[in-house]
Amino acid sequence: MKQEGNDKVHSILYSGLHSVLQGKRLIAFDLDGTLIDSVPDLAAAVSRTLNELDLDEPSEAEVRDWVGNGAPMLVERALTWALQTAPESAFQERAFQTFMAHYGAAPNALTTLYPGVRQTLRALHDNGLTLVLITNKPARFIEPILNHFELLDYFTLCIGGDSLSEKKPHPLPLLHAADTYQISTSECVMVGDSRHDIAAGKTAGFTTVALPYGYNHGEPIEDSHPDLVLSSLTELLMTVPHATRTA
Ligand SMILES: O=C(O)COP(=O)(O)O
Ligand SMILES: [Mg+2]
Repeated sequence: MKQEGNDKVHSILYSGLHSVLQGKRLIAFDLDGTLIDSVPDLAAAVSRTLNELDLDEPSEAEVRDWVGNGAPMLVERALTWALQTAPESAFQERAFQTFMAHYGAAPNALTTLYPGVRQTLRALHDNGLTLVLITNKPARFIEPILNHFELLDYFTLCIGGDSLSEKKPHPLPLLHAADTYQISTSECVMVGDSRHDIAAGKTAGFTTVALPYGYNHGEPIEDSHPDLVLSSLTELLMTVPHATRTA
């Protein structure tokens, strides 16, 4: 199993939860760009797909800006870039199936957890909060990835981009999660890296928390006016003043 980038953070003492979580009962987390840095594997699958179709392969930086609206849109953006025009639907469908096969074969080869993810989820879970995962990634990839990083047990509900009739930025997946647990949306928080997370959260009536290190089509997340921008997930936890590192 992969190690988190910042193991030292394990030894920081946490005293409680950030004030933005006061009175909250449910936290919805985005996946790509929030919990995991998945672009290396997404870019590899896109490159293999285009290569198989005899098209030019994009750089990882290009793919990073195409992530956020789910796999069909990622493939459409890649084909439009390679063909310099919108793809025909039969060709796009073939490319999509090829991408799904390549990504499904290696969703965790190069993907890493962002620092502090595991201990933050554990602390929030131990504090009795209901944690749900709401991603635009196709649902079939959620379990293999969360299992690989041993995070699946923290989430009581996982919703993918193809689980419901709408995906983020539509509020439906968020409203579905709140409704599942009969929790008022004013007691819910959406944590994500892209404008789609923030837009869905605002429309649903969730408090919105943004991380600036993920994938937001190359734009600053502040432009989406989230309620709070953190630099790392561990900031959802309050550290004891003058906390000492024991390792
Ligand atoms: O699959 C995508 O396009 C993005 O997925 P996310 O919603 O977890 O960021
Ligand atoms: Mg994301």
